[in-house]
Amino acid sequence: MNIVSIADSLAERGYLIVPQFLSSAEALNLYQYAQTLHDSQWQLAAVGRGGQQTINTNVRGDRIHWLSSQHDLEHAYLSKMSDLREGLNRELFMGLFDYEAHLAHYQPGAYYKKHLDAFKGRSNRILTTVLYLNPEWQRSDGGELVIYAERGEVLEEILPTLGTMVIFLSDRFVHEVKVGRRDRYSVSGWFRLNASISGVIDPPR
Ligand SMILES: O=C(O)CCC(=O)C(=O)O
Ligand SMILES: [Fe+2]
Repeated sequence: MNIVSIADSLAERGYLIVPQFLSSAEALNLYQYAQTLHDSQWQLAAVGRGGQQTINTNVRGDRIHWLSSQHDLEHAYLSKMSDLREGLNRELFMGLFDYEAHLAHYQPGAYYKKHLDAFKGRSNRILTTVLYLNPEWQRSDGGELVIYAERGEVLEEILPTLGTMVIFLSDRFVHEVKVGRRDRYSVSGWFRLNASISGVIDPPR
């Protein structure tokens, strides 16, 4: 999918789903890489902001691994998303300043309850991206991403299938990850504004 149609969908609806954002080969590489990470390279995901960050496995039970440019494969993904950032700035004048992302691993039984990724005017996270890495995911495996509309009605139920990307406005769509029956891998990321310009600061990780 090209940058113009991505930008168009975002401007029109505030979210979109791109089924083959990465080729199967590219997505499989990330999937296999995720499995090579040692326990010590994963951390329990936190909820809340800034000084209020806590671990609450009743809210979310995934483990995460922040991407950095030190590692080639992580760098390749970050760099692809940086191209997307520049494209969105060009098409939509979004003024997106940077991008942060982590791998996430939901073990069977794990979930992430309904939440927003950003609160209006109180966060520099603007756009959420989630890339899925799971070959042959079936509906019976659970683990859907459910996106809700303003009045609480279900807008989308997305299977976390290899290569699929979801992009949405971080402060607009309540969403949740349903309980899954298989190990579920993904890369969550956020395009952000420059905190010193927007006057709001998201948690240092
Ligand atoms: O993995 C997903 O489908 C969504 C994850 C999510 O909501 C998040 O990381 O904030
Ligand atoms: Fe989220």
